[in-house]
Amino acid sequence: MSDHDPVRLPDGGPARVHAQGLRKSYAGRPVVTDLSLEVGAGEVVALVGPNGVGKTTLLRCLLGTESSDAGTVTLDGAPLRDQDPEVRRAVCAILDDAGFYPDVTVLEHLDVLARAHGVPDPDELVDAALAELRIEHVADQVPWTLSSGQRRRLSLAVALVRPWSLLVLDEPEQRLDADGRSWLADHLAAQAASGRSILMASHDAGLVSRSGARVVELHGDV
Ligand SMILES: Nc1ncnc2c1ncn2[C@@H]1O[C@H](COP(=O)(O)OP(=O)(O)OP(=O)(O)O)[C@@H](O)[C@H]1O
Repeated sequence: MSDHDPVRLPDGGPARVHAQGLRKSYAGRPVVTDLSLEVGAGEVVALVGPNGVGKTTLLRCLLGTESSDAGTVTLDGAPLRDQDPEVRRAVCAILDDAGFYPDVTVLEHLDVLARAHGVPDPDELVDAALAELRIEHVADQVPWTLSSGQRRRLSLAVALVRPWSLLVLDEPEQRLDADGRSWLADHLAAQAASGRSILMASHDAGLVSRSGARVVELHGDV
């Protein structure tokens, strides 16, 4: 997406995620049934499967933003609890484009995040992320004035201005143009090559293959 040198992310260190025996039902209807999953350090794992099969639910159960009926999730062997500050630092989750303040500009969102995570050289990092995602020209706009694709790019830029070891993405290809999808695939592959872990749900076969993801197919009977 960018002609610039790739952004050098603050290092979050390697991470290994292990989920065992996860179950989740809504109103007695099983959505996730006894699912076990591992994401190793340096790995991209893609959850694939039809609409409604349970990919988002599984991601939310893994992150702890949705309570599971049963099962365990560990990050580097310790229980993954979303309220644990170390987990919050290690895990970057981009599940939708809704989490923006209406009156805070694109640049300010990224700047606040970079500073909250105490990264060195936040100004430089934010400028590089804006350039990498090609949203520098809208840096002074507030999120609701962005196009839907620009808002998606802002969501993805979040992962470029803060440290993480595990990146969790829900259909990150949504609303990206062809160049954006190519950039994303290459970016994920490069992040995995540097030892980070990525877990995503995706309907984009091109993104899945180009990022080098290991595919985990959900069938609804897992
Ligand atoms: N809060 C909820 N209450 C009741 N049912 C829910 C809830 N959240 C999800 N479901 C149901 O759980 C099932 C799985 O939904 P989920 O969003 O996990 O699917 P998905 O595989 O991510 O689908 P898509 O590819 O369409 O994004 C669906 O049948 C959905 O209607």
